[in-house]
Amino acid sequence: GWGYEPTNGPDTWAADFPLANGPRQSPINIIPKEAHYDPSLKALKIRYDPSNTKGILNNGHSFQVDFVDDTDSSTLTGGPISGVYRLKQFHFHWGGSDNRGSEHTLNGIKFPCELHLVHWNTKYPSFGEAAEKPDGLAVVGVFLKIGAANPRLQKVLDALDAIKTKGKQTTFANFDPKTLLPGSLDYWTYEGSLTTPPLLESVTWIVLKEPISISPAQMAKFRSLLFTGDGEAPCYMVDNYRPPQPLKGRLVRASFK
Ligand SMILES: CC(C)NC[C@H](O)COc1ccc(S(N)(=O)=O)cc1
Ligand SMILES: [Zn+2]
Repeated sequence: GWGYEPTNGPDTWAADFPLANGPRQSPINIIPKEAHYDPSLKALKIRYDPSNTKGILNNGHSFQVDFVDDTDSSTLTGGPISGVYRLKQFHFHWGGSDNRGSEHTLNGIKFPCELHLVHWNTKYPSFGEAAEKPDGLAVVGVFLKIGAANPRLQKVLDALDAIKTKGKQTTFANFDPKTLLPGSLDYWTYEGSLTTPPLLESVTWIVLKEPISISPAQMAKFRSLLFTGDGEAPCYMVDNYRPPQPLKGRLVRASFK
């Protein structure tokens, strides 16, 4: 199946997932000077209930923290979206070294890591249904830059020993993803897609301008995970990012001047 190795990585995905060459693919390179400030963009309203935390899983491509999404208790509203979007999961993408790892880039600059908080539009009955609609999903992206250790990440990092290999999951409770957000909620927004197969063009991307920090030791913890399952030849989970895709005439709007 698809992955991030030379034989199954992003350059091979179009063979099985023709959307790979579609008109609204993600990620993109964000050039702040070419973004259009839109004063009509609302502030993001993010309300998460930590008791919705369901578990943490190594899915063989990244690790994700899943949330109970059968009520409107953890939601994203405002910003560029209309209606109510429910938090489904969050996950990360990172590099094998600090000079790469993020999916979105800023003026061509890669960050070592990028956090994605995945939400689905409650006008549809489920995440799966919403993922097939042009306004079905909203993903908040947060850049991570090397700096001081981030205490907000520690609980997630401490759970990674229990999900080293593909398919492993463990209990994970009472985590508030809001604690992972930076002080400012200024953002760029554009219409895009899932950055992994099936690459569905259903995502309103909301990329925060302010990064959060992660230390080299904390990055090393991410890099200790495995893409591979128990009993397989081990392959470290690193460089699980898709490179920027053609903008194809899309507008990138900024919520700030
Ligand atoms: C189509 C549905 C049912 N299955 C999709 C699968 O769960 C993968 O979901 C996702 C969700 C989010 C992203 S990203 N990196 O763009 O935030 C990628 C794949
Ligand atoms: Zn992602």
